[in-house]
Amino acid sequence: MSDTQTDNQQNDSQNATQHVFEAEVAQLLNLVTHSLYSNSDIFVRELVSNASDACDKLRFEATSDDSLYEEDGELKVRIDVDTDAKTITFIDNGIGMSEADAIENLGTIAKSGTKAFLEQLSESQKQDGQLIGQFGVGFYSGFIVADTISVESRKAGEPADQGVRWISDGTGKFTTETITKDSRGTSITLHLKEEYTEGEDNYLDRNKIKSLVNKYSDHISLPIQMRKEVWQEDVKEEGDDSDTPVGGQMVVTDEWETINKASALWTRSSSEIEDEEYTEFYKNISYDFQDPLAWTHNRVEGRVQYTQLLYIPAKAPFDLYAREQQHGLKLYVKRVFIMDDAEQLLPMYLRFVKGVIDSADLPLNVSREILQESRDVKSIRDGNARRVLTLLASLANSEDADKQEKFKQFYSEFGDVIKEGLGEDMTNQARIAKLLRYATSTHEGLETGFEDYKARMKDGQKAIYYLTAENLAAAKNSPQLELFKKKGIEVILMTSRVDEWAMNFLHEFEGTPLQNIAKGAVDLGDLQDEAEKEEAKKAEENLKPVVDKLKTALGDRAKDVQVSTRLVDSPACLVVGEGELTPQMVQMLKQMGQEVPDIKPTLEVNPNHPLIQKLETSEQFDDLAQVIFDQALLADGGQLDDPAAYLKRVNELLLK
Ligand SMILES: Nc1ncnc2c1ncn2[C@@H]1O[C@H](COP(=O)(O)OP(=O)(O)OP(=O)(O)O)[C@@H](O)[C@H]1O
Repeated sequence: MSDTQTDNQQNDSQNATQHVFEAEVAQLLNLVTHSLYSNSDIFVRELVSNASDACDKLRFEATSDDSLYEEDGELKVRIDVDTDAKTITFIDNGIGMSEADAIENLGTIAKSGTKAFLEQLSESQKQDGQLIGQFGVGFYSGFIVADTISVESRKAGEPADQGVRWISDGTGKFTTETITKDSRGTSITLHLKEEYTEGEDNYLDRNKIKSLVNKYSDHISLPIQMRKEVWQEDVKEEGDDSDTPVGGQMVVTDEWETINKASALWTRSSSEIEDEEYTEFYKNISYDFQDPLAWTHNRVEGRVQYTQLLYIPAKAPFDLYAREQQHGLKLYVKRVFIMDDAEQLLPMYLRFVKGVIDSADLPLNVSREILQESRDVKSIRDGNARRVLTLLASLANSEDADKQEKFKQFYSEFGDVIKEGLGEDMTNQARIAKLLRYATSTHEGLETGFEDYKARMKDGQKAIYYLTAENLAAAKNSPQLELFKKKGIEVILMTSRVDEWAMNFLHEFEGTPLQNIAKGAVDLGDLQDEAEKEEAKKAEENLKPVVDKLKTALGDRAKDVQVSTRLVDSPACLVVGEGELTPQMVQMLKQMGQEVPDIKPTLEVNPNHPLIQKLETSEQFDDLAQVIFDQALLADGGQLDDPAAYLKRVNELLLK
């Protein structure tokens, strides 16, 4: 033992070993105490939830070895308040911890996502309690209110003398020692900081603790008990004849009483559950401080029977796009907790959904591997996806302004993620497509769906036109858009990075083809009249010598050179074939470090533009040809392979 220890309790023991917290834990503890003080209540929820998890784990292990119950099969959580010692203790008879477990579980952060999150946080984000709370501070939340935490635990199935005592003041170190503990499970004692023992934040007030348990942990399916308090009348001393009224007081007895309803929320009928209960349950399982945006709760009967309670969060988590992002669904089998993050229960593009699935059919010893192959699980996953999409559609299509607002909020947080579903979930592709919203060349906000667009289509218009670009400004100024603007045809402007990839999978919407206006030939069908077609044909013939010369000058930079019908103001633009990657997509893939096939675009030139007309007689034909090509590439959001050469040419041309 180190002789530098100052804590009395630690000095009491001669056998304790001192340990240093993993660097990330020390950092997390610092954040917890500095950012979460205004949410100090959450320690009750976190510690009760850990105690309940520990009981769930025991129940699960005991399905294959019921001797682990040690003849104490009544799992419960107890909260004991000691006003003299100024402590509050959370006691469970769950799975318990060995000394090695305690060192590992309470001294390190197991989740790599949490570590990555900590590294990413900026200084100002570190002050943001909402953000910190988002990933679950769990056990460490105790240090918001306690200056010392002492944990005593004994693992189920281990002998009584293999207990552990873990103590820390939450600064940088903790000690552990072996103790004898007759009862299985864990008791966690918080030595409250002075400011939490009086006034508004007095956690020694039993009623306060009770109301917090009711608020946060009512859904916990185990009994949560506190010591019973009874009213005791003061009895007059014998012979006391004075008129002094006899008072009375509440006294704490040795008896325990259950203070929660102890019924898993999702097992109750939705008509009996208040919105607040749903909201609190969500906060419990998601570590989100904010209310969820919406939820759906159903008992599904049929070949596979299960209960689904699915929530849509109001805000995207920080790691929405991280590969190892945790999934939010907890799996229960007949109310027995089986696992967190059951990723097989939802398709990837709905990974932000949180909630609970309770299956009546899956075996209790189901593993992740079994889940992967199970037909029942597939059917649950399909059912979940359908439900979430139905819920979203009900928000999107509602007449109710509040719901519409919710859908907008949902879309700004998760719109890009559900687009992944176009490629991932062919069965629901049409339902997903209905939820998508974009800006268009005539409506700027992110609010036009394909249905809205179709309703506004011009007479004779046969396709839904869209354009992908880096951002809205680039889309609006794209040369590809010129003809459409001139003719007053609305074009959907897609500016998210996933759009082009996602649109590869969506070729039509309710029978109307979707056409990327930067790909293939523009075919405006009936929207172009005969005179225009005739004119275009003539222009093509007239410009043939220039076009041929351009082909030679550009060599293998361009697959082809053609006279354009889509340009009005710009001299040229690049187009790629149907099914080929646009320059932005090529660039995005390159940035992601992917090998990209060498795609040659076609250069389209505007026969009416003075620069193109000037080409015919230009003495600097080759330089001008290269500059026109480079400019078309730039306008399309592409990048020049040799910017210096481009500048040199432009400068020389300017000097002429
Ligand atoms: N009452 C308890 N009984 C047994 N083990 C516990 C108990 N409390 C905490 N632990 C162990 O300590 C670990 C860390 O707890 P902590 O609350 O920090 O994180 P967590 O519960 O794993 O994650 P989260 O709180 O984000 O769900 C737990 O995973 C568990 O192994």
